[in-house]
Amino acid sequence: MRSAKDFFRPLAVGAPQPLTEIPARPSRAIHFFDPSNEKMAAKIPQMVGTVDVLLGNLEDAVKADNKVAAREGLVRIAQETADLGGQSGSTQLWTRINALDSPWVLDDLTTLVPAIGDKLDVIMVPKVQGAEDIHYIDRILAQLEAKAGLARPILVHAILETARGVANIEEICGASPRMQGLSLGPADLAADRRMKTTRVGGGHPGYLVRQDPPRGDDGTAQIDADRTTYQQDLWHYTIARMVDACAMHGIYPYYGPFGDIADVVACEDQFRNAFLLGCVGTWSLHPKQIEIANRVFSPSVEDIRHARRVVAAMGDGTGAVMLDGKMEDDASLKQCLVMVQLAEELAAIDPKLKAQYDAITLD
Ligand SMILES: CC(C)(COP(=O)(O)OP(=O)(O)OC[C@H]1O[C@@H](n2cnc3c(N)ncnc32)[C@H](O)[C@@H]1OP(=O)(O)O)[C@@H](O)C(=O)NCCC(=O)NCCSC(=O)C[C@](C)(O)C(=O)O
Ligand SMILES: [Mg+2]
Repeated sequence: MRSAKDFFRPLAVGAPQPLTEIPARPSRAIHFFDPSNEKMAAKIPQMVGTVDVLLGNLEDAVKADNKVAAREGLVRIAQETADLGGQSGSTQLWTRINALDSPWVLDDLTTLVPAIGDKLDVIMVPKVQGAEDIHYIDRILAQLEAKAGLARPILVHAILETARGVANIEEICGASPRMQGLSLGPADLAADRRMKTTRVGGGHPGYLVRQDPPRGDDGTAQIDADRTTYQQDLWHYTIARMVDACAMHGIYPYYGPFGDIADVVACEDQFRNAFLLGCVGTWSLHPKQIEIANRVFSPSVEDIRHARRVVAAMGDGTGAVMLDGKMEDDASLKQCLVMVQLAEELAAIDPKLKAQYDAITLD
């Protein structure tokens, strides 16, 4: 186990000072693109400013033959695209490096950090199994940052894609002051757990609960009668664990991929479940998922109006009041402040949303 004091000093001589708090930068959609795909790469400059995070993916979904081209493509895009990445970029730049047991990951790190380390905000690490994986990345990033003379530490985001990763979730979140957040990797996780869904995220019609059977006059259960079924969320347990582990460590949970690109309705539902449970954002695999994520992960005007009314009604923040027939008190005020604070963070980067929130009246 590392001493808490280690968190206050860099892991390599000359590396930037670790952060004591992870900035709450809006990241409603983390939009994935393959930098080796010329058609996709060509779209990236015009997407800056329309999405909170652009992520150059180097891992799964990039063909083995294209790994070098993807890495080099990401360097080129980062160097040539204005306003992308770093503290002043209007859109953050993230990458997903190859897995720690792959032949590509070391070259990913040793190429990206010297070339574009000042623009890379977050490195997403796939298939994280335990704190030891984060310690490895932490040390090597410090060495590379020191060599490159970077002023700001690159943050680290872990994808939960194995049963062992889920079992070690708390130690992963607390393994380094660089830890920025967690995402769900439902496809690899399903395979590793030997779950029987072949979908990339989303529900499954077989995972359901059924209404009790009606009773006949003699009290017998009529099991063949029509009964409503309710499809359940396969990912509820894992996402709830992620939310707790992240909140405990002051970092941020994200949903992950929704592979049924055509089913924008179910995608919106899955995103909203994650938003309601405490996630701050999700992945977008296709341009049409960005708008869904931005909408779902921004509190509605109605929610912000209600939250502001509670704040106003609660005065000094203590005691209990009635508002619209409902009790509000110190705790419900805190719930409302979560919404108000999120609205302020989003309004600071999204002028359209700011105009909607500014137009809210309280009576
Ligand atoms: C799904 C695919 C194949 C459909 O690609 P398509 O070309 O068939 O789609 P389209 O609707 O025909 O595309 C329309 C236009 O949009 C472009 N386009 C399309 N997608 C994008 C994009 N993302 N960013 C920017 N542009 C994009 C595309 O190039 C095309 O351009 P055009 O009009 O000039 O012809 C494609 O969207 C894609 O490859 N998306 C990214 C997939 C990806 O990154 N997967 C990995 C993350 S999920 C994962 O790894 C799992 C996990 C966590 O590890 C675990 O659960 O275990
Ligand atoms: Mg995966």
